[in-house]
Amino acid sequence: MARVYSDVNEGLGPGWYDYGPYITPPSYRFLSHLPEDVERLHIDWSEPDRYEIIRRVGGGKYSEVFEGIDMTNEETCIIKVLKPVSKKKIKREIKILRNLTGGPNVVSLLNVVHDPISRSNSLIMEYVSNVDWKDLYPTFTELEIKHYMFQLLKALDFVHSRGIMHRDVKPGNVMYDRENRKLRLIDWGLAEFYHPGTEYHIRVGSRYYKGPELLVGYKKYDYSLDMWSVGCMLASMLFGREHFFRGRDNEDQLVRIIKVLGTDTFERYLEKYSLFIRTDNGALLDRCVTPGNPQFASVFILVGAFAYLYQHSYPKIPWARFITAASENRTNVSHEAIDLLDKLLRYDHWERVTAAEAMAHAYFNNVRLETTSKSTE
Ligand SMILES: CN1CCn2c1nc1c(Br)c(Br)c(Br)c(Br)c12
Ligand code: NA
Repeated sequence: MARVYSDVNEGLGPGWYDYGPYITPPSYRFLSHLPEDVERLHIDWSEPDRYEIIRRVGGGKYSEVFEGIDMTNEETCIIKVLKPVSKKKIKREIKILRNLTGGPNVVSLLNVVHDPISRSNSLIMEYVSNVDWKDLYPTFTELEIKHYMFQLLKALDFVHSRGIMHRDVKPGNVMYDRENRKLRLIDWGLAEFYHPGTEYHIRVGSRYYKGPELLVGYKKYDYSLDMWSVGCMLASMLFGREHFFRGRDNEDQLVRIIKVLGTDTFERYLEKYSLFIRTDNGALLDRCVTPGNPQFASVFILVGAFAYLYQHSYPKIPWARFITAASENRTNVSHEAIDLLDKLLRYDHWERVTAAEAMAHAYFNNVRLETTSKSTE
């Protein structure tokens, strides 16, 4: 059960659902826990020729992304042309984006269009003059890291307060306009509503940013999954490493994590969530997995990784060990930065700081006030 916001999608309590300045009528809340309403969700597929494509800016498995112009107001926008995936997937991304649009640091959905000619659906999003993170991170100053992180946490606290887990937090899904210090969290195609006790898919997210819970096959995860990914991003910025945990595959990903966080706390984590028990001869047995159970594969991943590590148990590496000359001459890695990182990168998702707790951390002391005052402009 999540430590926070565990009831936002439950109960039919009347009354407005408020999050500070972002007041939302109860109807949005009903959207969140009546999944069958996705079909009933009415979408006005407004006119497609309103938008001109300027240039392709990217793309992925599910979409091609273009910079475009809204001909009615000459404004630049992003046109995310969705590949013919299940209509259901499109509708749920739209439902989630509608629920979140207007929230702090979440990309705004401006329109949804259906192009009868190409028979494709497109999401029209607000434009961000994004600087590719691979160019951004190596030149980030300590103050810029704080602004970037604070706005990312603001987006996540808002999203989590709305009962939604992003589940694919990574640098490529964070658009950042460096000049205007404007951050927007994007790509809600993998997002999911949190319900206590629900078991979710573990094949989500992007490998380098996957939380331990996904790698050991713990399915009752919650918002704290996103906080692990935030920790991976902070570590890569602080220590000047493109991806802090860079596994070759899911098993190696877990080994990389264990080599840093150590085997002692890993064993305690496994036992706490009764993922595995240690038999008297030291073997690792999964309480609930039998060969017939689909989870069997992930057991092998774990046992494999753990068996490999079992011979040589690893101590926890102190974070200061990763402060290399490279990162030192660029940004001094403060004690507060290390303390916050240590509170994010925990095996046990229950221990990780929430987005709100992270925002209150001393690391943000000199940006919290400034950012708060600015956001009211
Ligand atoms: C891969 N590229 C680069 C820039 N950029 C990309 N995908 C984007 C999406 Br989706 C959105 Br929504 C926004 Br806003 C921007 Br900007 C995007
Ligand atoms: Na998006």
